[in-house]
Amino acid sequence: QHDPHFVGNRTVMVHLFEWRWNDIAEECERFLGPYGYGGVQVSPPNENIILSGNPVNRPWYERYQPVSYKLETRSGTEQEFQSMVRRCNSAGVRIYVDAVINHMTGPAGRGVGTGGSSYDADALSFPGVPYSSSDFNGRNECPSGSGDIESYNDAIQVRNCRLLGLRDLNQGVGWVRDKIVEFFNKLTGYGVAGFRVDASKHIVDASKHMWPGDLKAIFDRLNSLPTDQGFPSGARPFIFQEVIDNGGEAISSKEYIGHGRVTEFKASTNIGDVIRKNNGQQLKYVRNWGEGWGYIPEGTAVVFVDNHDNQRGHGSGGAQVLTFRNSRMYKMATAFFLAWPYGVTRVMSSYYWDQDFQGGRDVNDWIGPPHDNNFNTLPVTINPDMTCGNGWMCEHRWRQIFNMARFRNAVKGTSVQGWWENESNQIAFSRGNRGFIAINNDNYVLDRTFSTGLPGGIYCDVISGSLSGGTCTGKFITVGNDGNAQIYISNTDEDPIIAIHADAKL
Ligand SMILES: O=C(/C=C/c1ccc(O)c(O)c1)N[C@@H](Cc1ccc(O)cc1)C(=O)NCCCOc1c(-c2ccc(O)c(O)c2)oc2cc(O)cc(O)c2c1=O
Ligand SMILES: [Ca+2]
Repeated sequence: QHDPHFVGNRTVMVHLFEWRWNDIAEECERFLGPYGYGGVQVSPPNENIILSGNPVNRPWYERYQPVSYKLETRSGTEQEFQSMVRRCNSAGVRIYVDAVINHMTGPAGRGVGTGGSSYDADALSFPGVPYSSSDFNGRNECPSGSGDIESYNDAIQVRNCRLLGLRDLNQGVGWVRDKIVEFFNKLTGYGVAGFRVDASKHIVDASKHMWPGDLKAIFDRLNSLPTDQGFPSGARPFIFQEVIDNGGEAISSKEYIGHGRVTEFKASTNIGDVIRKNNGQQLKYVRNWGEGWGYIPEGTAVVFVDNHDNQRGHGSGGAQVLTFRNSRMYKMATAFFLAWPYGVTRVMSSYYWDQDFQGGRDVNDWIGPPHDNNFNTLPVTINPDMTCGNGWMCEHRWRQIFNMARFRNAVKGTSVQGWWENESNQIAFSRGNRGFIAINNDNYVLDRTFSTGLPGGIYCDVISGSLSGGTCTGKFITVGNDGNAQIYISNTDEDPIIAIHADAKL
């Protein structure tokens, strides 16, 4: 279902991509809880292949090639996973598991997974689950010649054929459903609040059939969440489904919004074009952001500026996607996403890798998480200035971003009011009487008196600083008793944004 079960007025989840369980538990207690984040999407916790090759060695996508549902990966052991969930729930931060249930591995052939289980993809043998040949789609289900997906215009192929050779589970088989339900119920039993269902486009859900789709059949069998970790009685697991739909394919994300939220990838590619001013895009056009742009209904979406895949510029997104590497534009896009009332918002938290563009493509896009000589994932270190070390980017710790997450919490439940635009790339709007934001993406100054909708008083601009120790560490914004404020944003500001809200008022 569509409710993330955030605690209190929290509204934002963070994707701690490839983080270790022990580091996530620490981060929940020392940062995410205290700073008001609502939840964490973790990397797939189930056993995956070990891809040691040359030059592709231990790529990040090995975690999207399951070997079994044992909770043993480079992020840690089952015990560490269990402890992380409990500690994060205690800190008011929910955990969402990245569930890879469309397929197992394929091109990897045979070997041993991160939990010690053997497998032989050619023989369709995964004794760690166990799965065997009757659990996979074959010639009877997949109409393509090769057995792989050959056309994205054929819905049957997209669901019943192998994605790039990855052995395709048949979720219509009772045993497969049983094992997936068992896997999900074990995780919610530990306190996991919900699931990101990977590659949902490739899993039958077309409720067009007489019977409910395979996904719905699986979700309906899941246990309710346990009441001993702060969930209300009868709470259903939160579901959000990855459906990469940029339009033009046989399958659309609308097919999946009935029983869970869906990732709206168009928002990620579009905001990149708007902030970069590609193809005549201008910031003023976001005035009807959301269904006005052809996106799925507001209450069914999960939105993000970038994700683990499209920040690498391939697969689900192109060169227009903004990432930590374009930090000034990235903060503008994130500030808008967190201020605008569309969807559940997810902040990406990445690790650094050296890009190497050859022939228009980054040949290093496979590089896995920061590691030691044995390819063990490095711990996350925290510097005195709150940034992260060891190659972790920690976008969620950037002041402009965590302060906008708190802005979103403060304005929860209010609507957009007082919209203003100039004729190109300057906009401003209120969120009820709880928040106000102005963004200047033009090449000249914004200097104007706005009716902010806020009660009179002195507010801290949460982009240039924070409310800390009873004062503003950045700009002070005075709102008169008439609700008016003089807003000045130079186009050369480090961050050409002013944002104020009720929880950052002196
Ligand atoms: O780049 C990748 C991995 C990308 C990837 C992984 C997880 C995701 O959730 C995701 O969205 C993308 N994988 C590399 C290398 C690779 C891996 C496995 C394989 O059998 C072949 C190659 C790659 O070049 N992949 C081709 C382009 C990305 O094609 C993939 C997609 C994908 C991309 C765009 C779409 O519109 C779409 O419907 C599916 O989803 C995956 C999901 C998986 O669970 C595992 C995968 O291997 C993939 C996956 O290869
Ligand atoms: Ca499939």
